[in-house]
Amino acid sequence: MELLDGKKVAASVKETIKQEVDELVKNGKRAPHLAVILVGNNGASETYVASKQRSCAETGITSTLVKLEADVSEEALLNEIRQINDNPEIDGLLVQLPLPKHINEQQVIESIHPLKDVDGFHPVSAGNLMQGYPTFIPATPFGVVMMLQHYNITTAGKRAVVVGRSNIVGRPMSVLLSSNTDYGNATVTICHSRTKDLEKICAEADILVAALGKPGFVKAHMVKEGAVVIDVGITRVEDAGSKRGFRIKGDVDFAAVAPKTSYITPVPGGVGLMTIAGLLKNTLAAYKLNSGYTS
Ligand SMILES: NC(=O)C1=CN([C@@H]2O[C@H](COP(=O)(O)OP(=O)(O)OC[C@H]3O[C@@H](n4cnc5c(N)ncnc54)[C@H](OP(=O)(O)O)[C@@H]3O)[C@@H](O)[C@H]2O)C=CC1
Ligand SMILES: Nc1nc(=O)c2c([nH]1)NC[C@@H]1CN(c3ccc(C(=O)N[C@@H](CCC(=O)O)C(=O)O)cc3)C=[N+]21
Repeated sequence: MELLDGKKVAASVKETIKQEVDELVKNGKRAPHLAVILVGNNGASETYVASKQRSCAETGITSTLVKLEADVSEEALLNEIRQINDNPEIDGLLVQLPLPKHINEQQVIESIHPLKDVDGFHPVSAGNLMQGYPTFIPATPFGVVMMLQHYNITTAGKRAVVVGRSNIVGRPMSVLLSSNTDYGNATVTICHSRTKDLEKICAEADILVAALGKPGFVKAHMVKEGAVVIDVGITRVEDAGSKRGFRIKGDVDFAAVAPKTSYITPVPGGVGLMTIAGLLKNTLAAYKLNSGYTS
C-alpha cells in the first residue's frame, strides 16, 4: 500500500504555477487574479476560503475576497457577480458553496461568466467537459486526475466506480475517467443512493472513488485486493480531544481498507489539497484566456 500524498503533489503543482506567475510578473505583466465570494459565516467555508487565499498568495496569484452577510439578497449577490464579470483585471470568480437557503444556487452559478468560471460549475463548462472540449474542469475531480497522473496510475481499460453523482464531484469525475484522454478510458460505473448491490459493484473496482459524504462508508469487504481508493469525503465530526473541537473524516474506513489497496488517499492530506491545486491551475488558465496572454 502506498499513500497518495496530496500535500506533496499539491506542493509540486503549486511550485510549477509559482514559476510561471513569477515569469509573467518579471516580464512586466500583471499577476493572475482570483475573486472569491463568501456569503454568510459557515465555519467550514471560511476555513476553505482562507486556505484558497493562502495558496494564491504562495503562488503569486492575486486574490480578492468579497464577504457578504448571510441575509444578503439574491439580487445584491448577482450584482457583485456582474461587476466581477465586467472587471477586466479579474480572471476567475468563484462563489463558495453552500449558499444560504433563500438564494437560488443554480441561478448564481449560471450568472458567472463562463470564461471566468474557474470552478467549472457553469452548465457551459459542464457541457464542454461532457463533449470533450477544452474547459475549466471542476477542481476536485481535476485534482484527482492530477494525483493519479503524478503516481503514474493508468486508467485505460480499468474498471472505475464512482460513488456519488453531484455536479461538483461525482458526475464530472465519472466524465473524466470515461473520457478519451490520458487520464480516462476507464469503464465507469456511477453509484448513488438508489443503487442496488452497491457493495458488490464497489468490490469490482480497480479504481474506487468515494464522494458521498458519509464518513467511514466504504468498508474493507467493498474493496478489491490491490485497488486504488480515492477518498473525496470531508465531514467534520465532533472530537472533544482535538484543538478545533472536531476532526475531519473521509468516506472510507481508512484503517480497515488501506491494507487491501495498492494506493489510497488519506483524509486529511489527500484530495482536499489537490482541489486547491486544481483551482489555482484553472485560475492561471483563465488569466491566459482573459488577458490576451500568448506564450
Ligand atoms: N475533498 C474536496 O476537495 C471536496 C470534498 N467534498 C466532499 O465530498 C463529499 C461529497 O460531496 P458532494 O458531491 O458535494 O455531495 P452531495 O451531497 O451533493 O452528493 C452526494 C452524492 O452521494 C450519493 N449518496 C449519498 N448517500 C449515499 C449512499 N448511502 N449510497 C450511495 N450513494 C449515496 C448521493 O446520491 P443521490 O444523488 O441519489 O442523492 C449524491 O449523488 C462530501 O463529504 C463533501 O464534503 C466536496 C467537494 C470538495
Ligand atoms: N464554489 C465552491 N468551490 C469549491 O471548490 C468548494 C465549495 N464551493 N464548497 C465546499 C467544497 C469543499 N472544498 C474543499 C477545499 C479544500 C479542502 C482542503 O483543503 N482540505 C484539507 C484540509 C481540511 C481541514 O483540515 O479542514 C485536507 O483535506 O487535507 C477541502 C474541501 C472545496 N469546495
